[in-house]
Amino acid sequence: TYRAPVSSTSSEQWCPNSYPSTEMAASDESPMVRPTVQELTAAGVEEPPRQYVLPEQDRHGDLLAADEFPEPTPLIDLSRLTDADEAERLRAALQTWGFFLATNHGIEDSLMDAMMSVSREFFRQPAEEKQKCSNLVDGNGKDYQVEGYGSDKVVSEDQVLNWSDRLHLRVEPEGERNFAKWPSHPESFRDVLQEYASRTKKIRDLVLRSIAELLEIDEDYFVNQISNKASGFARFNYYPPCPRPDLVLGLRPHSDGGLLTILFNDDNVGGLQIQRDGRWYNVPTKPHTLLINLADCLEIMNNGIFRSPFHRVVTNVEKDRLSLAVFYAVDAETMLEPAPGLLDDKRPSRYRKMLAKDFVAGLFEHFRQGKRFIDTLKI
Ligand SMILES: O=C(O)CCC(=O)C(=O)O
Ligand SMILES: [Fe+2]
Repeated sequence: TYRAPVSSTSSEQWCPNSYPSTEMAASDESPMVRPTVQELTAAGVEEPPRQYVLPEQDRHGDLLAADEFPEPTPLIDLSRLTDADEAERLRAALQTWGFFLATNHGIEDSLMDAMMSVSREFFRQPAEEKQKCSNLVDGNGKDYQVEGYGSDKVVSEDQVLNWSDRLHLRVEPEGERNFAKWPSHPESFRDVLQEYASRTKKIRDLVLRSIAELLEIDEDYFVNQISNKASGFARFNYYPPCPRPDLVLGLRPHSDGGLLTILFNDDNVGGLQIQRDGRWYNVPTKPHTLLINLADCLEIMNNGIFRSPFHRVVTNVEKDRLSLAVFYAVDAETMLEPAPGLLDDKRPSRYRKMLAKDFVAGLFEHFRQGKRFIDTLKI
């Protein structure tokens, strides 16, 4: 049986790719801070350093290979979910893919444009500016925090790193926002993110209620699983162009750990791929839409009727790419188990139950070994 490692720093890492940066120290006396991917590309590297290169057996010939997304694109009008036909389209999207693209989600184009623009501006700043939000404690490369700017945490020699940097900020519970880690440049960053996050929270609740209705359980069942201690994180992913997209991944394959993820993608640059029946598909983008996907805890709570999609990000030679994922989770003390209303003699529970804090603790370790933790809970 799996025993979750005890680690205070990992207790809030709801996305297995969200481990912040520290280079493995050669010894305790000589910790080393690794350059960000953006710094590597700025220095003009022609070959990705060895730590980023996927082992040959994981490349399956052509890494980028993915199929075009089959019709119809799962596009859902969130303002029409009270109509039976739109709700049925949502059901089909969740059954087939575990995600959908949302239109009429209530965030004005101008707010989305502002969000993307301040995010781009943050990453465009000189390294010293960005380091003011660093996730390293005292900048020493040894201790790190859940929040802040940085790149992958390195925990072992054989770990394959992602071709991306990130800024990771808590947005929920609202009272626990740590503004010391929020960029002060550009100046409007803070207000724009606060406004944006208040909107994504409404979208979260709307979508969770719609899913409960589709499943014919109490409309508030999933929303009620979210206590006032539940966390939400905004994760800004920055993917610099890569000289060898055939050798690396922007984000390694994973499913998100929480309940629901609301993703705002750069619509000019593709890169996100989703797996279905063992094949990878390029996810289409559409200006001012949001991509909303189920995450592992919600898969457990709905007893696997709707699944949390396995996804990854590929890089490209020419363009940098930015995405903003807002991860919504439950609090650490929540028992993860299927909604009782979905279980009966004919429909037994498909997952072992587990406390959320034990689940989140196991996520990264399994991810690192190329496994999905949720698979180990299946009965
Ligand atoms: O950048 C993307 O399109 C996906 C990001 C993602 O999967 C994540 O942050 O967990
Ligand atoms: Fe993800």
